Amino acid sequence: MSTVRPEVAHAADLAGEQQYVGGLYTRLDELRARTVRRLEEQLALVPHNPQAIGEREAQVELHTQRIVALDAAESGLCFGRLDRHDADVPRYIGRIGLSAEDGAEEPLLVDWRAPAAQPFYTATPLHDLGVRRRRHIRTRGRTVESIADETLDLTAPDVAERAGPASESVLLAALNATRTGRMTDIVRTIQAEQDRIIRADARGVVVVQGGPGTGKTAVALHRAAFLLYTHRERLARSGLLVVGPTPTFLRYIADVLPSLGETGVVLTDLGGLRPGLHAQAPERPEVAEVKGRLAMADVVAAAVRGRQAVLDRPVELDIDGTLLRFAKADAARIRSRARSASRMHNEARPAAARAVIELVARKYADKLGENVLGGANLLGEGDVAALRREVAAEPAVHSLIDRLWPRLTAESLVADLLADPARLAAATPGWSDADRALLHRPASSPWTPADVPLLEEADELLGVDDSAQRAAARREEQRRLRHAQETLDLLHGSRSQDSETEDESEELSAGDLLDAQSLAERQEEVDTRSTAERAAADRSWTYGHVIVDEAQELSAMAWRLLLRRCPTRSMTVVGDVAQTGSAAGASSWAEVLTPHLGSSWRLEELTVNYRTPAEIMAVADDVLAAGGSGGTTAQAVRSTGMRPWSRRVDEAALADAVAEAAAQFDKEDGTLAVVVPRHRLDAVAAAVRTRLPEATTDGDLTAGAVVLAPESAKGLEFDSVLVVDPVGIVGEGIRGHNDLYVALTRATQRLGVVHTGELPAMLAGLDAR
Ligand SMILES: Nc1ncnc2c1ncn2[C@@H]1O[C@H](COP(=O)(O)OP(=O)(O)OP(=O)(O)O)[C@@H](O)[C@H]1O
Repeated sequence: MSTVRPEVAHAADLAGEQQYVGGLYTRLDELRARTVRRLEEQLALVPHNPQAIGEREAQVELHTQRIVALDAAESGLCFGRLDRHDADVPRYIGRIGLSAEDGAEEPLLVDWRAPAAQPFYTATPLHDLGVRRRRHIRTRGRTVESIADETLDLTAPDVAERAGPASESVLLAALNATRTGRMTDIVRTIQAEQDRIIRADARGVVVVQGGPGTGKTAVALHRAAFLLYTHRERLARSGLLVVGPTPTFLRYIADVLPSLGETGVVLTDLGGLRPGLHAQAPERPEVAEVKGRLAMADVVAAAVRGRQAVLDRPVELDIDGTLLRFAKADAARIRSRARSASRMHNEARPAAARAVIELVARKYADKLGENVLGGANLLGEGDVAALRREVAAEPAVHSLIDRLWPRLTAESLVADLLADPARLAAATPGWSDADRALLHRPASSPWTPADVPLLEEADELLGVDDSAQRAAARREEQRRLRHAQETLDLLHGSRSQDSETEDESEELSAGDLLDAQSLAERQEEVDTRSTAERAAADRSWTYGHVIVDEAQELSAMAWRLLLRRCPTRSMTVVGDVAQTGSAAGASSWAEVLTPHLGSSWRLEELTVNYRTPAEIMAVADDVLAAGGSGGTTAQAVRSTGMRPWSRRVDEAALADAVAEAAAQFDKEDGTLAVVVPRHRLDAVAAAVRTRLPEATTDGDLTAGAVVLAPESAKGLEFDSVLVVDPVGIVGEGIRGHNDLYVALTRATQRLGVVHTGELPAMLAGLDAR
């Protein structure tokens, strides 16, 4: 029996994989070239009618998306291989699926999202799912750099590596990598507990609870990619929405889905959820808390009702010299007529306007046609109709309609409500003066994220009076018809003049094939925007799936808004109730979800912290325990041997000491964040900039060190983290211990704490330096 030396066998394996992977790249190039050709063909087409334009746009979109997906797959195209008990050919796993030209049964490469790829993530020696050996393949560019094998077959005699070590070392290599300020995908190393959630049934609301660094964001984004793959057609029509906590966070995660070949997703924070509005102004947390209460739905409804006015005294109308009295009872009658016409305020306005005109015209007729001899009114129905037209054109009547039933926008309603103590008082019966005072603000204040659910709530109650738009659309239709008829007339005209022979006059002309109606239809504009673009621009859009990250921060009003956007209740909600910072946020999932969903949601948990080293987690856990807010924490998967430290300085020396420590950290590899209480942000940032001129506070995490308040650090991570004035952070936050916990758990490698005064006992685990 011949023996093969392990390193020789390994080299042969490596060469074999290089050959296979090389073949995959050749196939990728072929497919790309073919798709580019098809795209060019479509672009060269000149479509002649809206249907053809629509079809061409759909084809262009399809090919463009395919090219994007093929390009995204270039880096790390293939990363795994499964050898199975009952199959002769290995199965290769990668970022996309590739089939052989000859249509062979086993694809050249299986998309990581396909059911056939799942054993790569979940097979274990005890549940091998038919897998004999799992191989991790690491490539750089198009070159296979290394392979690592795990044998799952416990009975194999010459097992080089049992399951476990290879997967662990691939994972640890990923976790120890220095960060770039942009989140990356984890397709090569998805863990079994994460895989289960990523592939969970799309139906219903899945809540993913997990401590810091357990991969909730990573899981949520990979789930988005999985759902787009599995329900491509449905979601291509209805769209998928991802909601994150801050613009900085959205920038941080923005590359993940494109790197997985998926671009058709709407990514936004609460402040960006209302099309056309950039609601990003800062706000005191206690104000945001009040605005987030469910009771605000009643307040907005009361504000709308409050604008459906009654009169406090009769109005005298002067119609062409005739004085008419419009009584309080008349106004009340108009209001109840309009209210019964529609639940939506603006939609009821035409009914209100008609009712006012009718009533005034009747009063006018009563006066003009009054029979002095006491008999019936002298005017006929035709006269009354003429008076109605006269009344309808009267400015005084228009202003009466505006007064009784004004056309309202959500923005005007909410701005007027918050700026007017009398309106606020009328809309908040039973509220404390203190809460009411928190809502009050000047008329021209900029919009904040907490205003968005109020505006959307208002829209729900206002609706749109689209009678003006419908009239404009009718006029446009008429214009197109006229234009089409003129075009046809021109064609007919030119033919009769130009045709000289019988034969020529028998040629078909445009007019023989078309009538004005169909020519007009051809000129209708086709909406060529992608689903994501249309969804993002349409406030009434309902999505096929909604993913909410850092969901613990959402207020009851924000939940109401998001659930309205997802009537199918196909949602993935990820967060950690131990990290809640906002007063309006959740301290338990049941508490926040039950009012909206009853018991129809299911809880999944993630238990392993992939980010924060054990040394730092030990300190963070003490802080969480001291806060007494309960919640889960997570087991750190690795330790670095680096002790987190604390340094005590005088108040006067704080900013300089932070700058000095930041400069030290900056010498290390990777990214750096300085997390400070909000009130120290400017001073500390200025000091840090004297040492690190590139440092920013605006959340561009790729430019250098960043100085952040704890709430802006949500969801982010950095190789080194410097926490400043922990007592200040706790004191300043509404859930201050949670804020400090978030700050401490952002580090992937190094943590330092700079403080003044005594270090609280909960931070005793830090090494004093
Ligand atoms: N299976 C995995 N393979 C490689 N890296 C992983 C894996 N799971 C998580 N990570 C990494 O761990 C880090 C933390 O992940 P993520 O930000 O998704 O956690 P999180 O639970 O959302 O954290 P937090 O709640 O603290 O914001 C990220 O760098 C992520 O890439």
